[in-house]
Amino acid sequence: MNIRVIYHSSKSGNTEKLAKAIAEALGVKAEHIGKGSISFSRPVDLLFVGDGIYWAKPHRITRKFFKKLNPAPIRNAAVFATYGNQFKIGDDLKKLLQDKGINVVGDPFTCKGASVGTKNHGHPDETDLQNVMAFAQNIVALVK
Ligand SMILES: Cc1cc2nc3c(=O)[nH]c(=O)nc-3n(C[C@H](O)[C@H](O)[C@H](O)COP(=O)(O)O)c2cc1C
Repeated sequence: MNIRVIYHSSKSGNTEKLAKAIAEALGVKAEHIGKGSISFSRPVDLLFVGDGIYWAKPHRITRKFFKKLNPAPIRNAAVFATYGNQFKIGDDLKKLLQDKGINVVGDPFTCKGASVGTKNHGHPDETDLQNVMAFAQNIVALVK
């Protein structure tokens, strides 16, 4: 199965921690949207997509990436995200992909991310990382 993990993460690196945990659990690499080129030269059975939430939206870089993307090679996707207090980012990302015609499997995984003005200090923590790894394995089982 061709599995890819792509994500956007800002300086705080919260979503990157989830992306790397998923990548480790599945034995693939995590690719940062906007750093280096991401292309899909062969069909992707399962694309994990992650982001934080910035001013109540997925990041501009993520939105731009999906605006330009040809969805044809993406057979399935799953969503993960971190937030200050708006866990709706999971559903927002899911909708972004569905609006491109991409099949999104399962519910989004979301967890708190440390950010100014919240009590999220220390998140994602070890439990969050264990949970996201289990989420990834469950999604893979759904697609198999
Ligand atoms: C510029 C900026 C804007 C943010 N806006 C929101 C917001 O509208 N809603 C929210 O719940 N969290 C907001 N946050 C918190 C981030 O979504 C949270 O810290 C997330 O974990 C960031 O992920 P990252 O470290 O991977 O970039 C914001 C953070 C930053 C830096």
